[in-house]
Amino acid sequence: MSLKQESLNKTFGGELRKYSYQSQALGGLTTNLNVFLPPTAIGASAKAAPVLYYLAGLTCTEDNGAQKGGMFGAAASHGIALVFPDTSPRGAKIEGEDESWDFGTGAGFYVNADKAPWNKHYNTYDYVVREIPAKLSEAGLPIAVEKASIFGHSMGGHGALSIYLREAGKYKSASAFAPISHPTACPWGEKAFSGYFNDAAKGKEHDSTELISQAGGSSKRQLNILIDSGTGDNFYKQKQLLPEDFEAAARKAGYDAKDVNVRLQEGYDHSYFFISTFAGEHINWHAKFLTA
Ligand SMILES: N[C@@H](CCC(=O)N[C@@H](CSC=O)C(=O)NCC(=O)O)C(=O)O
Repeated sequence: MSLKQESLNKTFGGELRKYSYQSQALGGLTTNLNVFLPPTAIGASAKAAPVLYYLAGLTCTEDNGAQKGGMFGAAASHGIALVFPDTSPRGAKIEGEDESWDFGTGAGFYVNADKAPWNKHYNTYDYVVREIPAKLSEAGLPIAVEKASIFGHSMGGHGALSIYLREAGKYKSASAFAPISHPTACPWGEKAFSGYFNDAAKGKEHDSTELISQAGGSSKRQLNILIDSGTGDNFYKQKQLLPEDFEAAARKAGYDAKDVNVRLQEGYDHSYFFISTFAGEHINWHAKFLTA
């Protein structure tokens, strides 16, 4: 099924378009995504734009980042397209799907579930990594899908980092706001991985702290990672995020702050007030890799 345009808003000289389509990865359910096209990708002399994917957190849809992230000015100025996927399938009608806000609807965790009944619809890894880029290309949008980077918030920060570390060569850079950095060692990740996987140990394959440990050594690859987390974030205080674990693993694997920059921002919380404060800086940083 091809993309169907649902709405269009002009913003920062570019266009924010909402699309829907029937997703194979999500078991045939209809999904929505937002796409921001910068001014350079619009009109008669349109040029294909590099793309930055934004993965949102628990309880979010494709709209949270688009409406509250404060991202369009920086993206427009660099000629970068932004893509905002949803965070889970909608309406899979699985028992228990809507019982809690940190599992099921709005909480796909950017993995492919292998445990029934979740495995039919909860394949948000394939949805983000393979299906959406293919749909953008098929639809002929002015987006250079081969020039891609990825960022995200909280659960979406986990998604951005783990996808970047797993998919060598597919993304030029990854950044995150308050990411769940060590999911196999925090309650959110433990719940998600034991719910979506037959063997919760499979969660290690999607755990950024585990993945970066393996990225070093003789097969060490160049990494471009930027992380911001707020010290006033209650989820940070509750040890759901654990950015220090990720930083320690990165240093042990031989990556310094030039390759993997983990910053604590004094007093900031988990909200979009925090994200929108640093979003411009993150997009400027991604632009170095996307427009080189
Ligand atoms: N409902 C929850 C709070 C949920 C929450 O804070 N979600 C965050 C992401 S948390 C990690 O992935 C979020 O982005 N919310 C949407 C927003 O627009 O702020 C509770 O009651 O505590």
